Amino acid sequence: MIEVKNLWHVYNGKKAAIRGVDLTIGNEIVALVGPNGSGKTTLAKHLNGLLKPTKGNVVVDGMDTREYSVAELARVVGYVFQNPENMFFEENVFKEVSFGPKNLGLSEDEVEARVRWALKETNLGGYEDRSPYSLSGGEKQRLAIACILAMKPKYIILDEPTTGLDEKNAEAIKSIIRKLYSDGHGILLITHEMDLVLELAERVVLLYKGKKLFDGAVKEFFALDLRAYDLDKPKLLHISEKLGMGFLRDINEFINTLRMIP
Ligand SMILES: Nc1ncnc2c1ncn2[C@@H]1O[C@H](COP(=O)(O)OP(=O)(O)OP(=O)(O)O)[C@@H](O)[C@H]1O
Repeated sequence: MIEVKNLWHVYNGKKAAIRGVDLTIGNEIVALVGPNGSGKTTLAKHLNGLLKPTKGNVVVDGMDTREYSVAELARVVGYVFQNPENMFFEENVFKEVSFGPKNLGLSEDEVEARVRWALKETNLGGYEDRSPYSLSGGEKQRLAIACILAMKPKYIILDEPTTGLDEKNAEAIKSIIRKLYSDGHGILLITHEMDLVLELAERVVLLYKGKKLFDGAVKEFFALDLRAYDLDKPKLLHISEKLGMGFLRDINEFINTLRMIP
């Protein structure tokens, strides 16, 4: 369990970016949403110790982040950053994914086994010798997830994982996220894409000006007046509500419900 208790983060003694947030994350998919500058990244960086609280506490499976290094916390909380190409620096995919587990001090055999497994989970088997920079946008995103998976963290933070991807690549990322969740990982999904929230999340946390304004079920979240927070409902919900079909989570549910209408 990740527990955030009355967290405050003040940048440079001036800018209070997080203001008294309480939050828990277990083995579930939680979407973290809010307008630009609401504090999503600042909050997420606290979960693996990249930032330390100005006030309050963040406790990850019993470890207070103030008392552990980023390297120690990275074994438990993996962070897949937005724009993954910024994090690549090795000459090929195999070496890129090896970097994390090697740093954990694992044997060569164990490192290799983890790399093969992580590449398989992200459908990148066969890409071992490719340069990370030669990959497509979707492949780069999958490689970034593989790098984190090879560390076998219990919790995974994904920052805008489908932004800029076409539908096919976005679907591939969604399947990986679903699989990670069913394998028992806790997932925090930072996103502006409300379709992704509707399809994947169980719970939604809404940040606004550094405060948590909502924390609850997806259905209740989409019942809020989201325009007040620069957010909008997914088109699917607008249409299904207009047609009196109620709350539907994806296009297949929509089609199945349409088929049932006489
Ligand atoms: N290093 C920093 N120094 C000073 N202020 C910062 C720093 N990083 C972020 N901020 C400020 O803190 C606030 C929250 O920023 P943050 O990046 O956490 O928001 P966000 O919700 O992730 O935004 P976006 O959706 O645009 O990525 C913003 O006002 C931002 O300008």
